Amino acid sequence: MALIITIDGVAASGKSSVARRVAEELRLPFVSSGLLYRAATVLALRESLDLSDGAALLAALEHFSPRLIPDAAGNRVLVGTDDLTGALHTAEVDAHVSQVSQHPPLRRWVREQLRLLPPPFVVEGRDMGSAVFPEAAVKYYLTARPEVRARRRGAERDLSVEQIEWALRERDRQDAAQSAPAEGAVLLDTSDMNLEQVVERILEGVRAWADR
Ligand SMILES: Nc1ncnc2c1ncn2[C@@H]1O[C@H](COP(=O)(O)OP(=O)(O)O)[C@@H](O)[C@H]1O
Ligand SMILES: Nc1ccn([C@@H]2O[C@H](COP(=O)(O)OP(=O)(O)O)[C@@H](O)[C@H]2O)c(=O)n1
Repeated sequence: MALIITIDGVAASGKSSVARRVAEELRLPFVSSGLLYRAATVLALRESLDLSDGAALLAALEHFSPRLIPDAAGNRVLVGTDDLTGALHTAEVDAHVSQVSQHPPLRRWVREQLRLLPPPFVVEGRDMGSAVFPEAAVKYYLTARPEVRARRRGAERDLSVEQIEWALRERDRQDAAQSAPAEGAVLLDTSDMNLEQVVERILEGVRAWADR
C-alpha cells in the first residue's frame, strides 16, 4: 500500500508548515485540504452566495471547479488559469470558511477531489486521518495552546494577537464537528516545540512505521 501520512489539527497548530517540511524530507508531495474549503469560501463571497445554502455552494464548486495543485513549495488553487492562492489566507476567509465547510455536499465534493490524488503523499487538514484517508499508515493530530497559536498566526494577519486568538477559538468551536482526532492518530501538543522538533517527531514516527 502506498504511504499516506495525515497531519490533522486545529487552526494555526502548524499543520501546513509541518506537512511541507515532512514532505520535503521524505521527497513526497504535500496536500493542504483546507485550501479547497478556503477556495469555496472565496468563490461564494465573490458570487455573493448565501453561505447557509449548501446546494448553491456546491453548484458554484461544480461550475468553477477549483483545482488543488500539490506543489512542494506550497499548494496552489487554480480556477481555470486563474490562481486563487493569494486570496485564500485572509481574515475575511477565516471568518466565513467554517460556515461554508459545514455542508455535507461540499465535504463530499472535497473528499472526491482528494481521493483522486495518487499516493504517496503527506496530507493536512481536520479530518484527513478520520473521514478522508482512514487507511493512512501514519496519522498525527497537532494542537497548541490558543495563545501560542494566535502569536504564531499574528505574523500572518494584520489583526491584534487578542483578535486572532478570539477568531481561532471561534473557528475551533465551529470546526469541532469535523476536527476530532482520527483513531490511532498520535497527538502532538506543539506549544513548547519549535517547528523542526515537530517535524523530527513525525519523521521518527514514519521511520518506525517503515521499520515495523
Ligand atoms: N512548532 C512551531 N513553533 C513555532 N512556529 C510554528 C510552529 N509550527 C508552525 N509555526 C508557525 O506558525 C504559523 C502557523 O502555522 P501553519 O503551518 O500555517 O498552521 P496551520 O496550517 O495549522 O494553520 C506559521 O507561520 C508557522 O511557520
Ligand atoms: N480537512 C479540512 C480542512 C479544513 N477545513 C475547514 O477549512 C478551514 C480552513 O482550514 P485551513 O487548514 O486552511 O485553516 P488553518 O488551520 O490553516 O487556519 C477550517 O477552519 C475548516 O473550517 C475542514 O473543514 N476540513
